[in-house]
Amino acid sequence: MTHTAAEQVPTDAGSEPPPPRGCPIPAGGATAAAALLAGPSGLGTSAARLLPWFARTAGPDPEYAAVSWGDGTAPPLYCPVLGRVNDALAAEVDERLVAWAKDCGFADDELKGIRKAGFGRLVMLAHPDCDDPDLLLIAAQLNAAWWAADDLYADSTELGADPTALPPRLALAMAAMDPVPPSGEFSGPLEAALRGDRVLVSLRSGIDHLTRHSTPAQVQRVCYSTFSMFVSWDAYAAWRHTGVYPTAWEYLNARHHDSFYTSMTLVDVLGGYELPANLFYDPRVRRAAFQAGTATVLVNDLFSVAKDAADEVPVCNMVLQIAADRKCSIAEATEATVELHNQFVRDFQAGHRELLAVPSPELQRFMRGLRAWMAGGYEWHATNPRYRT
Ligand SMILES: CC(C)=CCC/C(C)=C(/C)COP(=O)(O)OP(=O)(O)O
Repeated sequence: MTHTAAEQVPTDAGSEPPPPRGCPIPAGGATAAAALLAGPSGLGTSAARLLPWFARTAGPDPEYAAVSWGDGTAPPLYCPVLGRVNDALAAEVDERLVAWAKDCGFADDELKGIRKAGFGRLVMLAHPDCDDPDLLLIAAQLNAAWWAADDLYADSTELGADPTALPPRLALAMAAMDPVPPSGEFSGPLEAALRGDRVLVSLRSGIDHLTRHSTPAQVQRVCYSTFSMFVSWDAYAAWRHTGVYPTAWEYLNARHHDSFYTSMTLVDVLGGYELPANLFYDPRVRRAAFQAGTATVLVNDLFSVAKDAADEVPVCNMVLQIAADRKCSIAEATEATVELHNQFVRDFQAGHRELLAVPSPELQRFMRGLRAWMAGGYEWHATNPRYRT
């Protein structure tokens, strides 16, 4: 399933190339150029028109391609091209990850699940500018801990997820990641709670490891993006508990904060540099990072439909919410979700082009890192046994 530029559906139809990397876009021209490049957009654009459209207008950008996915019946996903595959590096990170998870207190069957998920492989694919297994381990640990919290606290009824227990559990998760000050007699029971739950131990340990390799600003952006994600989990819990499920727009609004944006906050840490906070939080950069995070999480929804629908209390999922709203088939809702995904990727691509004018090597590297994360995220989902039905 690995997609390289050579293997993917070509998107080059001979139109004008995008500006070269690092070439400033003339003042005032970027928006107009991007608007011209944007072509017909909007969520109603039919997938049938999609491929010819961006082939005509986006020009030959060798960093992107349309990939056939799943059983090949749904429209292609427009994705960045994968940067590297290094199976030996992935295996090394996965070995270290499983040993660490055992120390955190995960049971044998859970360790098997963590090995099978291949979070080491995920981070090897998603962070191609990092060859250091110890740095990659930070991302593997945090992604594994986030997924453990998501599965065990939020999503999987079979594994003990309980919507009414979720908010207090997440309040403890925040304390595990972002230590609260000593609070007299109240600190002892908190510490016991933080040590007594493998999910909390893993979150705390992952952040400790991150802290040894990053700045306070980098640590706090990881924490606070996680806490925003937790608010979305609380929204899903309310919807599932009451049985009043969200419309697609309500779900998507929550999903923007519950996305791989959180994972992408680690891009520069693993790259061994720091994107300064005022660039990280620049609205144009934040929008691009959200587009990248949400696009990748829509890939997750596309691959998770069967798993999410199968829970005794169905998990919210963009395909399922669209199907419910429009009373349409899963195939039609899948097509709409692919279209939405592809629009986010094209919007990211256009925003990236505009940001090429900013003379910051860290920003340019970070933007390429976001793009690489989308490519690695797609590849991991497409090849992962977790999402095979
Ligand atoms: C940042 C991170 C890895 C958080 C975990 C939650 C998240 C953003 C997911 C992608 C999980 O979403 P979901 O629960 O739909 O994922 P699965 O389908 O269960 O893999």
